[in-house]
Amino acid sequence: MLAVHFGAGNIGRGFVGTLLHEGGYEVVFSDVAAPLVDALTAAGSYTVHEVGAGGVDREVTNFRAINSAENPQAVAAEVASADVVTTAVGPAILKFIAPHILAGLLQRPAEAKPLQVMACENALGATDTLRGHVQELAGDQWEQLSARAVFANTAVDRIVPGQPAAGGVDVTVEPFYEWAIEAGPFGADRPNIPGAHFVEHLGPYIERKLFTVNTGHAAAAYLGFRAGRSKIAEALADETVLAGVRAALEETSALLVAKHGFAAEEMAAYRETILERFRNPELPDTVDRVGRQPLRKLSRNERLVGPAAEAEERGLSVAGLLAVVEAALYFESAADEQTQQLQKLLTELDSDALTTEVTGLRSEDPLYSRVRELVAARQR
Ligand SMILES: NC(=O)c1ccc[n+]([C@@H]2O[C@H](COP(=O)([O-])OP(=O)(O)OC[C@H]3O[C@@H](n4cnc5c(N)ncnc54)[C@H](O)[C@@H]3O)[C@@H](O)[C@H]2O)c1
Ligand SMILES: O=P(O)(O)OC[C@@H](O)[C@@H](O)[C@H](O)[C@H](O)CO
Repeated sequence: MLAVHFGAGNIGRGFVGTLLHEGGYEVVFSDVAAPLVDALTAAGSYTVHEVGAGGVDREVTNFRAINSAENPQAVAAEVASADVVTTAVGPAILKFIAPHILAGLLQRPAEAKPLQVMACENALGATDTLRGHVQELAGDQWEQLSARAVFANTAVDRIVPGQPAAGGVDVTVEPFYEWAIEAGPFGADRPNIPGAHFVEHLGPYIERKLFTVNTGHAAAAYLGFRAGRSKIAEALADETVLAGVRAALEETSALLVAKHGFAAEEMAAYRETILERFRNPELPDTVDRVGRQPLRKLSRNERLVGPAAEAEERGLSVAGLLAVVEAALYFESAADEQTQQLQKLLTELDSDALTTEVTGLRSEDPLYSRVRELVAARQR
């Protein structure tokens, strides 16, 4: 069995590639970072170090690596004969993966089993987005090609911090993981991924994950930054930051209970487990990584404005979420391009234009004026 995985970064090596390997797939990592591709090729195997309670070391072997920028033909040939394609590149990069999938599908024999495609990004409907890009590129050819692939949305959860260069291609991760996958597209022929669970409706799972793990994480990063913390575990040790994270998560839990019918006690336990994961003292995770790309994180369907807009429409409390949105407006991280862009926009646009452009809220949205007030206060 062959799996092509796009994006050999933190989660690509530390989670998706690991589980595909353990499921019996030969994994072809495809990435555009030449030093990473070369290092993977030279290494031939790597170790996933699970740190924290119950963690073990896992060895990943039986993989190859291809530079998709230098050798797109080789990538297409692998996709043409693969069983599975996964991605972990970031939602904005999916459009650059689509040409490789299309090229592979064009070469794939019509009688072959459909390619199973799963985008493993922190975003709602990421695989649908990827399929949309492939379909758009294919144009009239899509009718003939569409039967050659099935596309399933997924929700992946494992904290994989940035890796120190000195560690080579080994990866340090937390022991916890969860991978929920839409079952419907596969019928009886599901990919073999140990520990993954297949669900009929992914919506509640991805929203629970994105609006709890990632909302809580963003709260820890943005409130932590304002409190002068640089590590996520340190941010959680600050009582004021912790109270702010809890406030935001109580609001998203209330929304998830109202919207999807999760039990309130189940959500309370889920929140506590997540806070424990964030506190893992052996996980070297940073405010810089978790707060990265604030423009994405402040956008309409993302972890802050998404749940806050829905909660406001339902008359639920949003003060905790708005405190995180406010803190995000102050976030700075030297290496992060979106951070610089946000700070520039704050000086160039008035509060109405900035609120619309960054959060996607419209003036008629109930949340709009509250966010605009925060923006205006930041600009004074
Ligand atoms: N790190 C985590 O804890 C975690 C957990 C769950 C989900 N995710 C999601 O996984 C995705 C990747 O996150 P990450 O932390 O691994 O980031 P990362 O930056 O470590 O990895 C991304 C990789 O994609 C590669 N890449 C960029 N453009 C590419 C292209 N055109 N073709 C192929 N590869 C390309 C980069 O070179 C890099 O190696 C994001 O959507 C993130 O939200 C991350
Ligand atoms: O990857 P991002 O930038 O969407 O979010 C940063 C972190 O919250 C995220 O990577 C988590 O570590 C991960 O989603 C845990 O499953």
